[in-house]
Amino acid sequence: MIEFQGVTKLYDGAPAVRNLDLVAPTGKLTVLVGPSGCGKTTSLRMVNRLVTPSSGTITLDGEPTDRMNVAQLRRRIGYVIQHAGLFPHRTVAQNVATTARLAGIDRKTARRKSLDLLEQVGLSASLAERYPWQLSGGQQQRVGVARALASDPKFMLMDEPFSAVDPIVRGQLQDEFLRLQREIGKTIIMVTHDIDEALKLGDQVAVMREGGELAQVATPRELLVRPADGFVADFVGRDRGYRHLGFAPIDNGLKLASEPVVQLGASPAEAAEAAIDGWVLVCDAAHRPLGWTDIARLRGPVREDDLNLSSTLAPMDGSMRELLDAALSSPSGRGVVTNTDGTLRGTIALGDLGGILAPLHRTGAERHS
Ligand SMILES: Nc1ncnc2c1ncn2[C@@H]1O[C@H](COP(=O)(O)OP(=O)(O)OP(=O)(O)O)[C@@H](O)[C@H]1O
Repeated sequence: MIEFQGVTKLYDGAPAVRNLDLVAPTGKLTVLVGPSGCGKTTSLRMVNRLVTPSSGTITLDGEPTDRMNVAQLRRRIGYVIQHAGLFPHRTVAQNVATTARLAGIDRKTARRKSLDLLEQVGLSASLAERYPWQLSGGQQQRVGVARALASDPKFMLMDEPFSAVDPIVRGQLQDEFLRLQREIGKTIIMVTHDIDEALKLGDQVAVMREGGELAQVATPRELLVRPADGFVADFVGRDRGYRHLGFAPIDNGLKLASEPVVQLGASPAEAAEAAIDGWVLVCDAAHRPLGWTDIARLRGPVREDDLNLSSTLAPMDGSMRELLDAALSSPSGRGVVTNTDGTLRGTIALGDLGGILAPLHRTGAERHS
């Protein structure tokens, strides 16, 4: 557990962080989020004493950090920063091994550990002898994470770890990191200015406002359903009513229609027979959905070119947001739901979703009353 108790940091008399009380629970990921200049990075850097608090106490598992030896303190805490901050003249493997060596691990074990860690963060061993400049931004960030993990720290501080890469790579890195964190269960504080990232990754999210004040600490779902004040509501975003569906699982008992399907190569007559309201769902031989076809446009047997690929699929173990999106994005107005193995489970008409979403809305209203 990392705990801030009444922590303030003043720069030239002005507060960068004001009287911060916050607990980052053991094994959980706490995200600090807020507008530029609200004191996120300053808060993070006070934990490993890159910045000295003006007043207040920070403890690691109950032990005040200001009484610890700084070098030992930093070895106990993995630190990942934007742009990875790798040593440019050391290879990838050396970059990772350096942290392990600092933690007192012998050279051979450190080398083996670094190769294991690279694999754990999704990098192939063939990259180990490259230099940082020979890697993509996303690969560099992965090395940064591997390096922070090399001393097997119980605590991790991550400052905008995924922000220097494009949105698609960022999404992949976030997914991989969530998977990794489920295995390693570190006590993490992460800083981001991106509310979507905070809501996706955080077990709890601490929203800070300008002047270095904590506005609210809550789970992502609570933040969306019950923002503490207008500032948090604004920061979380106008579409929070829709986004909170991302935390509501699809009910296992959800009633789906069984959708007639055809395969590629089906004749126009077969497609017309299976179609409902002019649209037919095309699946592969394993019953996995490929796309919808508009039978009015068919000029012969169904080909790949005839598939409308605009719709998203909602996996049964997904969220209500995915279910709603599947229905909204479907040209037929019927959302496609799949089993966890990707095979078709059934469809749900957009018009039938209202009744399914209504109880979720009531939950929100009850929470406010
Ligand atoms: N070394 C410093 N000297 C003086 N003022 C500083 C120093 N470091 C930060 N500040 C000020 O403290 C406030 C908080 O800065 P901090 O970097 O913690 O914000 P942040 O929330 O991480 O912002 P960003 O999202 O833009 O990185 C800002 O007003 C900043 O200008």
